[in-house]
Amino acid sequence: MTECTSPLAFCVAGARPTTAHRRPARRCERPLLPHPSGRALISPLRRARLSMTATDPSVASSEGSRGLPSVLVDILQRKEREVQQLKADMERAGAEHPLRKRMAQAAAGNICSSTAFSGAIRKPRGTVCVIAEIKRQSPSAGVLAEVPDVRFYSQMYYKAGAAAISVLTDEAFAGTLDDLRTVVEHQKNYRGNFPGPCPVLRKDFIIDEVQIAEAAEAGAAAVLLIVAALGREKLQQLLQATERHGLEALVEVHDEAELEVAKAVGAKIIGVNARNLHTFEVNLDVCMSLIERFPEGVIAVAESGIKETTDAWRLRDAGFSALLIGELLMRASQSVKHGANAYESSYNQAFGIIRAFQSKGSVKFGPTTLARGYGMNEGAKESLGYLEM
Ligand SMILES: O=P(O)(O)OC[C@@H](O)[C@@H](O)c1c[nH]c2ccccc12
Repeated sequence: MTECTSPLAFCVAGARPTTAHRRPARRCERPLLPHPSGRALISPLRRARLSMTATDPSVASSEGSRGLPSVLVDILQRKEREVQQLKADMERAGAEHPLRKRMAQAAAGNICSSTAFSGAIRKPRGTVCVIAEIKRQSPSAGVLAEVPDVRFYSQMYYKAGAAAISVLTDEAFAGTLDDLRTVVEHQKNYRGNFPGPCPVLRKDFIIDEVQIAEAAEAGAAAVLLIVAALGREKLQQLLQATERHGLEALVEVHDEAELEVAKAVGAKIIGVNARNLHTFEVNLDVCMSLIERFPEGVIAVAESGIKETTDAWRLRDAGFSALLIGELLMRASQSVKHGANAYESSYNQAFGIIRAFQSKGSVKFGPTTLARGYGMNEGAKESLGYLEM
């Protein structure tokens, strides 16, 4: 594959899905929430389906499994338009535009770097932490939760002991940059506590430095960089830009080839996304096999589809330092609306899940239900304490 400078060029050059990559039709499309900006949302799935009906051989992938699924291609095309719009706005506003100032500061090397994100999620072997995600909906799962106020999640995640918070800011997930700002502001309430405020990850499809400047301006500590969406050259540029802006990057991979790219550009935090971009199916074995190829010192994050406490503990035992969890926590918080009793309130369920995942239970001995209620990150005594004969 030849390297392209633009992520869009990357898609167009060789990343359109072939029929082999098309997601099976069995997945039903659920309604999407209106975007908080008030703009009408076309479901990415619907758009993807429309584009799938066109059989243009010129856009067929020649790269086998490296071809991007059309949902991602659509999102990246929209991102390109958003970035152009943002740049035009910055141009019009003149030198006083906060992003222009920030870009200039970064270019001059005047921004101090923060290690708040890696500091929070780097754990010794045998310990795992949770990066809890705020995600209203997703192209694969439809609506996950109604979230009138993201501060509810911000508070719950902090109190449950999440190490960091990930906030989706893309419209396909009904997220906004304002959500991220609100969470960052809310976390400031915990200044002076131990642990302090959760660092916040901007979860979006970053294709340009200006989005990194935006993330920094909004108070994020880290951004997501997706190898599949960028290609090596662009990834390297954006990784360097991330450092200039004082942030850290979670570099996302799906397979061995992408992991090699992440390693080659010197990523310090690498996330293995267990969700197959083409089928949306989740396979945690991908995490288990790729962790063996992680270099020493790189922080390993397992992403997507983690639902069972025993899976969390297995990933921990395999060497993952952090688990990125969205859907499970978002859904757990909605149970109260569906007639759950007081003991199963939304607050307690997500709270219990985070505690259980981070607790030191053992896959062999620890009853996971007790870990949900009583897991205290206390070490081996928990599993011995709950040992049932
Ligand atoms: O909701 P889940 O299955 O727990 O997954 C969370 C996270 O991994 C997922 O939201 C994600 C991983 N990489 C992404 C890239 C873009 C948008 C979303 C994602």
